[in-house]
Amino acid sequence: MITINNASKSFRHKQLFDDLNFELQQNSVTVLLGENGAGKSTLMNCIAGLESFSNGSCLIDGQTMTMKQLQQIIGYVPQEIALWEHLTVEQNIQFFKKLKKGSISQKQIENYCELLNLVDLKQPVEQLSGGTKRKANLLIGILHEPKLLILDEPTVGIDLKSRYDIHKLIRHLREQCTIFMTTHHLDEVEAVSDAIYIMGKDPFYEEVLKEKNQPFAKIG
Ligand SMILES: Nc1ncnc2c1ncn2[C@@H]1O[C@H](COP(=O)(O)OP(=O)(O)OP(=O)(O)O)[C@@H](O)[C@H]1O
Repeated sequence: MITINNASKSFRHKQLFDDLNFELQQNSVTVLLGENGAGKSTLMNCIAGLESFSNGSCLIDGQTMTMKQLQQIIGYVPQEIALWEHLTVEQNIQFFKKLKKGSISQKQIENYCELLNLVDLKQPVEQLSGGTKRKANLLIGILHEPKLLILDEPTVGIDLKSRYDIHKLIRHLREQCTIFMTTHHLDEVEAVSDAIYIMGKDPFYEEVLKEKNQPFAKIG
């Protein structure tokens, strides 16, 4: 279980969030909602160890982790596509697999590709559709088989079919890890979430979820 205690983040003249307290349950998908600028990506960066909380802590199974431990435990898939554009998907997989020192089997990679419907493995990334790039970006993030997977808008800007494939993989991954993700798509919330958290000032998200009778927790 992941526990966030009294977490706050401020920049020079700006308090982005304050005194956040929440948990992420094992083998579940928690979706984080909030308006643009609410601080979702910053919160995820802090949990992933890419930024520091100004105050507070993130405990994994009750323990504080070192940077090295976090790198082994966490898979972080950013909003931006983080692939080598001139390499094929297959070459990207081999490159990142070595970098992450993962022991994932070829069979497991094929299994993920099948779930994702990711078939253009021999094409350079620069020639791929946005949806295929997103699928490959996600695959790279799980090559070390993380215990906690953080997905920052994993289906932003892609068509419904590719989103459907990514939802399928997310539901499959829930069996083996804890997933924390953001989205701006309400249908995605319905497709994958076990728990919903809301942060930010805009009451829109609370109102919509109440209308839909969907349980949620406001965390900040
Ligand atoms: N290093 C920084 N210094 C100052 N302000 C920052 C810094 N990093 C982020 N911010 C500001 O914090 C705010 C929250 O950004 P963040 O990307 O976390 O929001 P978000 O909820 O993920 O938004 P979106 O839905 O658009 O992705 C933004 O106004 C951003 O400009």
